[in-house]
Amino acid sequence: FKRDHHSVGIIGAPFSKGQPRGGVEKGPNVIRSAGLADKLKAQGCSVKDYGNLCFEEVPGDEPVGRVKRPGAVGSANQRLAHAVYTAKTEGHTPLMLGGDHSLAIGSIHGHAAAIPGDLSVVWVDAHADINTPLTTHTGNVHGQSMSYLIRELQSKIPVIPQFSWIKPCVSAKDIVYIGLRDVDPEEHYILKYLGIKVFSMTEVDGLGIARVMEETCDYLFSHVKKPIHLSYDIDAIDPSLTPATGTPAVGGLTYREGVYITEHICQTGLLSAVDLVEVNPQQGTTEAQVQSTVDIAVDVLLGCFGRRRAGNHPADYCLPEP
Ligand SMILES: CC(C)[C@H](N)C(=O)N[C@H]1CN[C@H](C(=O)O)[C@@H]1CCC[B-](O)(O)O
Ligand SMILES: [Mn+2]
Ligand SMILES: [Mn+2]
Ligand SMILES: [Mn+2]
Repeated sequence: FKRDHHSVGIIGAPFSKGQPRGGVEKGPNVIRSAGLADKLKAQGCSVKDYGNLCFEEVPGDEPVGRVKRPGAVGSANQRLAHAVYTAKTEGHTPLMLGGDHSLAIGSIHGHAAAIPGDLSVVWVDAHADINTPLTTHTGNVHGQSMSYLIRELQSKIPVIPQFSWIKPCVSAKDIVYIGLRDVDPEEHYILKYLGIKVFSMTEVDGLGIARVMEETCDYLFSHVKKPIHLSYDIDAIDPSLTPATGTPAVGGLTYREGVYITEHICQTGLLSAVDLVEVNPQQGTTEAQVQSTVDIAVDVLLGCFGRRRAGNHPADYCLPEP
């Protein structure tokens, strides 16, 4: 492909069992209905929409320890992992539309399986989603996703039979968090214990987003340039802009910061897979709130795949001659 050509493989993951609020399973369709595919094509991307995955009902599905819905979460993520693997090996950049953030388990797992070597993870979120099954207060897996994936944390993860297929595939040194502002004490300890790079909202305020992105790239690429897995939780953006989400936290990213992140990651040329999760149309109190949330989610994604606020034009464009 031409250097800046992007072939996007959209995968809908209508899944909500990683958390208790209904409606987040509607995320894929509301994002599609805002014109995602057409807008990607209009900016020069190829798009293959793989449709929505069908997730099986899991009857019974009692908690294992504190961990809720292990059967549903385990099987959904196993299926998603295969879908992401397939899209990647077919030459597309997988774009997973959630659904709740437990889906990052399958998305990152399938991505890692499809590429040689290790990947780096940029996790844009108000939350760290790194509780272990023994530190989680809620039992909701969307607050635990990273704990199952990080190699250095596995001695602290108890056996969950439905998660036995998950092979830890990310190294702590290859992770950067951006946007944190609502981190559980246990999660904060884990981040320090593992020495994981964090740009919380304090750093975003102090450094500015440009410097945050510069330091993120310097940090991730200081040794080997690894493909980037961008896992973007819409609740990273300020809830005044994106209120239709399950766990809003005040003091979030502006629209400009949210889009600057994806513009910057795009220009590295290393973006290898994207998640956009936690859009929940039932959490908006008005239609306008839902629309604002969905429209910003779309703009964030367009930034991943080449959209520039300075403007774009087709590579082969010529001015009309008189
Ligand atoms: C639940 C509310 C009251 C709390 N302030 C809140 O948000 N808490 C976060 C932080 N830890 C919680 C958990 O482990 O369940 C929640 C996970 C959010 C998951 B995410 O995918 O949306 O990032
Ligand atoms: Mn390309
Ligand atoms: Mn999250
Ligand atoms: Mn979050």
